[in-house]
Formats: sequence, structure tokens, C-alpha cells
Amino acid sequence: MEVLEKKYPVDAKDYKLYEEVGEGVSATVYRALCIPFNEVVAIKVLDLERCNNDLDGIRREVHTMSLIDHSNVLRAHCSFTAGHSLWVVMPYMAGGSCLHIMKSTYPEGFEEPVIATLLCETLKALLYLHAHGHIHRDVKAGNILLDTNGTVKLADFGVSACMFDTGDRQRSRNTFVGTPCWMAPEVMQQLHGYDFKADIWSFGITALELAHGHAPFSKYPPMKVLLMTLQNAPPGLDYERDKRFSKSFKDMVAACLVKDPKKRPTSEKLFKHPFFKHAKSYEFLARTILDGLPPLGERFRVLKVKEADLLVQNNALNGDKEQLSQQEYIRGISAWNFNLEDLKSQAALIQDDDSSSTAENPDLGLNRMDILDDQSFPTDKPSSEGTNHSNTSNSHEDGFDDLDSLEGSLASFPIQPLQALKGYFDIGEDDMKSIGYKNASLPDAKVHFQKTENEQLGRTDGDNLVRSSSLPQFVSTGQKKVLSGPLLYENASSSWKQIGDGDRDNMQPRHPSDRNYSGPISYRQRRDTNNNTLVEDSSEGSVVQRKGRFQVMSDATPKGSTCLSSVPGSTAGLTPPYLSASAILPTLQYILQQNNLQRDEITKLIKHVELDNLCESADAMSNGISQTLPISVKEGELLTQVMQLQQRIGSLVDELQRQKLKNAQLEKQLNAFVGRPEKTKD
Ligand SMILES: Nc1ncnc2c1ncn2[C@@H]1O[C@H](COP(=O)(O)OP(=O)(O)OP(=O)(O)O)[C@@H](O)[C@H]1O
Repeated sequence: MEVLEKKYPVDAKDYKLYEEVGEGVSATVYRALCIPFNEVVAIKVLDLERCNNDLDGIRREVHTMSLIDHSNVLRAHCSFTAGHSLWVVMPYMAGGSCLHIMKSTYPEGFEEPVIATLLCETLKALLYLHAHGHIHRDVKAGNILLDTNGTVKLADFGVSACMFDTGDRQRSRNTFVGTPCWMAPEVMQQLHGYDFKADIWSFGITALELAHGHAPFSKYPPMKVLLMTLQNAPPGLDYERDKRFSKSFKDMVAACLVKDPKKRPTSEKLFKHPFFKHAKSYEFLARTILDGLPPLGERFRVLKVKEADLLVQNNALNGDKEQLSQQEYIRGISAWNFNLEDLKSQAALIQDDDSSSTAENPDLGLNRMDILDDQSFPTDKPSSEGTNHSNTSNSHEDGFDDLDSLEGSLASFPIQPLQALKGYFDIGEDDMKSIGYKNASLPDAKVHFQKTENEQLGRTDGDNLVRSSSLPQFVSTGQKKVLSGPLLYENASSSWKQIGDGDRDNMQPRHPSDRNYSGPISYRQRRDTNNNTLVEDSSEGSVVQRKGRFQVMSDATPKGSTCLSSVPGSTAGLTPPYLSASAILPTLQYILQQNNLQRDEITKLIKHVELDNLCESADAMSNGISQTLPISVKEGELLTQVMQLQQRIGSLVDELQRQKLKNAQLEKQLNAFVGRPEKTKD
């Protein structure tokens, strides 16, 4: 209560900045002293020039943040501007973030009781926020802060939301910012908006992050993370190393990581999950993970040095800028700014509807959590075995291990994905041909999947089989599952096999060597032909630009048009008779979307050209060369008016002349009539 009464000064001179204790995308966090109160605080200094939002928006959000009143939500004391920065004064959380603690002491993640306690406190924060109509939008270990006594607070509410997420930002600015690894599929897709269920997804990802020391897919570049999140089965605690975790933990994570937000529990319901019965007191956290830690500033400094070394090492090893970015990404500093229009369009086509796939074939597409859907949570029993789709192959745990796998996933895009991503990855037409994509999909294109052991056993673990394919399933009965349709990966003749028992995400072609990656391809990931391992290409896609850390803006280039060529416009003509209307519909929607995009781009271009011409003409005119100005919206209108006026003046002058002549003739006639001599013209 006393804190509420306190009015923190809103002038930089009343604070003394000490050492740096944290760093975000657009902010640096310092330990500081509030001089009048002689109180240690944390000050987040946001570089407003690196933020895209207006100051008022940020202020409003910080104000909202200061109104938040819950013991598990970090609230701001106050905020003010200082030069080009915004200072947000907050309580100092001396334990630092869970991410920092893991990095410095628990690189493999925490033990389950610690995770349960951390998550339980975080969930209380979400409960409060959701109940008050707020979506946090950036739940991750880096935003779960601890005080020295073990108090847990969810940070970055409001500021991050407003920094990157004011109002209708996506629609108004057509850009998108978030942290892809933690981002819910519906947030990526941006088709029907998203709600507080997005936080539940991020919460599930955070649970994995706390369990493993890093978030799933964290080693991959953003586009891949997006594709994997959209295409793959949700990540889970399914691997060999996860055997140490209880069934209730696995269930809880699986409950959060259901792609369909409607099927995810609310925070309220999640809170009732048996897993949280394992939560302990904050003193437990202080004892187990905070005790003996060096001061936060010191830890942060050491981490920075380590990371800098790592970056230098990597640089020396491969001189790969992308790799450096990856390192930064792995550090957990992650925010992305990219135009999602293209991905959105693709995502729109993904039939990630569990029900659709199950309707087509009950064996397929059943998500583990569909079973749990809207049911009460299972009883809390320790588990020695993994979940249904337990994966014994650690090598695939975080996604794809090689390009084949990635393409296996891409192949399930209803459009030819490499064409669609051409702009992102700089893939030439030839490259696409060389790897087996053709402009138009073939009616007889079929991808055959071998029956897995699971299927034969009649198990309904969809993740193990075709969860990686989000396409509508055209399944024929018999030994083989057949996906067919005009929009599939064209390399129809190559049969596909499933690798590993639990390799649920990776459908690999049997003859990877059939594909040719040579040539001018500039794909950001390429296959090392010698050892078949994936190496990062040092080239950076021209479209994907880095601005600050991992900000990929594509607004400047009409990227939306990059996939236009790949729009299977000819699909209709090629549609085989067995293709259902529901399969064509997404394509048509896609074409429609692309047309809209194209129209926007063209309008933009026309405006640019007009403006350029206008400037040129204005220059020319100022140089004394009179030219007809081209029409440019307002200027054009004015010009037209001037020209019309000039024309009118001209015709008035003509009219005057005519009247004068007429007058003279009349005068002549009159004079002749009265017999007066004609007036001589002077
Ligand atoms: N009140 C605080 N007390 C102590 N450390 C803090 C505090 N607030 C933030 N930090 C540290 O600073 C780091 C960066 O802060 P923050 O996440 O708010 O910045 P950001 O720019 O929003 O970053 P991002 O967008 O990556 O989340 C945190 O991960 C945490 O380690």
C-alpha cells in the first residue's frame, strides 16, 4: 500500500544509473538509485528512435502498466522521457530473469519442482491480466523475473505490448513484431486475430524453455521458426531426455501447445491442472536457484563477455553474419519485425484444422491434446514412459535437422513453398526447377506415405504421421496413405519414408540425392554435400534485412508480389476431377489475397512514380524549362484548374476580340447609315 502512495520523481536527474543488468531489443535495463528515496530501482531505458510507435502510445501503455496491481506482475513506478529515450522506473528484481539464471547456472534447464513453482507464479500473473482484459503477448523466460527472496514477477507487460503492439498495429502498419519461438500459430497467421489464448501457447513454450534451457526451434532463423510452428506438430516433452519429467508436466505442456486456440485451456482452467500442485513456495526458489548467485550486474557482465567471445569465435570459424545473428537469437534477445503478408497468405492455406484431417481419416491428424480437449485434466500420475509420440531421436527434437526435412515440411504447403518464399530466400526459377518444383501442379501428383508402425497398430497419434502435412487429406484405403491433389510437392514419383519412430515432423524423401541444390541458389540453408549436414549459408537474403537485432522489414520492397508467380492460377484448369471444392477454396482465397496485395503494391508504385515525375518536372521548370507538369493527385488537380483557367481566359480574350470586331462592323454600318464619315483608326 505504501508503494502506491509513493510518487516517484519523473526527472532523470533524480536517478543515478549504476551498472547494466539487462538488455532487450530496444532497451537497456540498469540498476539505479532513486536519489530522493534512496531506493534501488531498475530503469529500463528505451531508445525511442528504435521503436516504431508514437510516444503517446508508449506513455499510455506505461500508464496502464503502472495501474496493474498484482504481486506477480511487475508494475512500473513511473516513466518519463529523457532526450531520445523513455525511462521506465520499476522495482529492481535482483535475481534477474529466469533466462539469465539458466544461462549462467542451469544451461540444461531447471528441475521440475522449480519449473512448477516458476510457472505457477507466472500463471497467477496471467490469470490476473486475462481477468482484467489484458494479453501479455510476450511470455517467455526472459520476462519472468525473480527478486532475491524468490518472488516471481512477470515483466514487460505494457511496455512490450505498446512498444511493438499498439492497437491495430498489424493492420495499420502491416508489420509484425513478436518473438517467433514463443509466438502462437494464430498470432503468426493473423487471419482471425488472436486473444489471450496466445499467452497460453507462449506459456507452454516457456515451460519447454525452462525444462530445456532454451525454447524449441531457438536455433533456427525466423522464417524457419514460423514455418515449423505452422507446419509441424506442436513441440512437447517427448524426447529421451524428457523422461525425467512427470506425466502431469507433459500433459500440462501438451494442453497449452495445441494449435487451435479454442482447444487450449484458459488460464483459469490451466491453473487447476494437477501439475501446479507441485508448486512450492518462493523461499524454495530462493534456496534452490538463487542462493549463491553472484550479483545480477556481475552475472550479466560475465554473460556478455561469454557471448562476445562466442560471437568472435563463430565469426572466425565461418565469418557468417547470419550465424552471429543466430547467436544473438540464442541469447534470447529476440524481436522480429517483418512483413507477414506472404507467410500469412501461405498460412491461410494451411489446413491445420485437426478436425478436417481427422474427418478425412480418423487415423491421421489427431493431436494428442484433441483428446484432452475441453476435458478435465488427467489425474496426476508420475510417468516413466513418454507421451504417445515420444521421440527417441534427440537429433530432431527442435525441428529439422537438414534441408530435406525442411522441405518435407514445406512440401505440405498447398502452394509450391520455395517459389512462395523466393523473395525471402533468393531462389531463382532455375533453382526451383532443379529441386523438382514446377509452375503448375500436376493432377497426378501424389505423395505416398508408408504406413508407420503406429498406424498399423491403429494408434491415433497423429503427430507421428501426417501431422507435418497440413493439407487436406485425400486418403485412399489400402496399404498406403495417399495424399494427392494438384497443389502438392511435384516430386511425386519419389516415395517418402518416415524416419525414426517418433520423428513426427520430418517426412523425408527417400532419394534426397535426386535433388540438385547446385547452381545459383542462394538459400539460407544449404546442404553440405559431403556430410549431409545442414550448414548455414553465409549469404543473407536481400529481402530479409536486419535492423537492430533480427528485425526483418520488408515493407520497402513489394515482397508480396514475390509469390505471385507461384500462385497456382492455372490450378483451375488443372484441377483433377477428384479435387473437392474445399481444396480449391483456399487457393482461390490465396489468389484473392495476392491480388489485393498486388493492387496495393501497384498503387504504391504509381504514387511513387508520379511523385518522382512531379519532382523532376518541378526541377525542370525551376531551371526555366517549361514543361507540362504530370498529374499528381493534388498538384495535378491544381494544374488542371490552372490550365482550365488559362483556357477560359484564352476563350474570353477570343470572345472579346470577336465582340470588338462585331462592334467595329456595327459602327461602320451605323456610320454608313447616317452618312457620317468613317472614323479613322488611330
Ligand atoms: N526490473 C528489472 N529488474 C532486474 N532486471 C530486469 C528488470 N527488468 C528487466 N530486467 C532484465 O533486462 C532484460 C531485458 O529487459 P526487457 O525484456 O524488459 O527488455 P526488452 O527490450 O523488452 O526485451 P525483449 O523485447 O527481448 O523482451 C530482462 O530479460 C531482464 O533480465
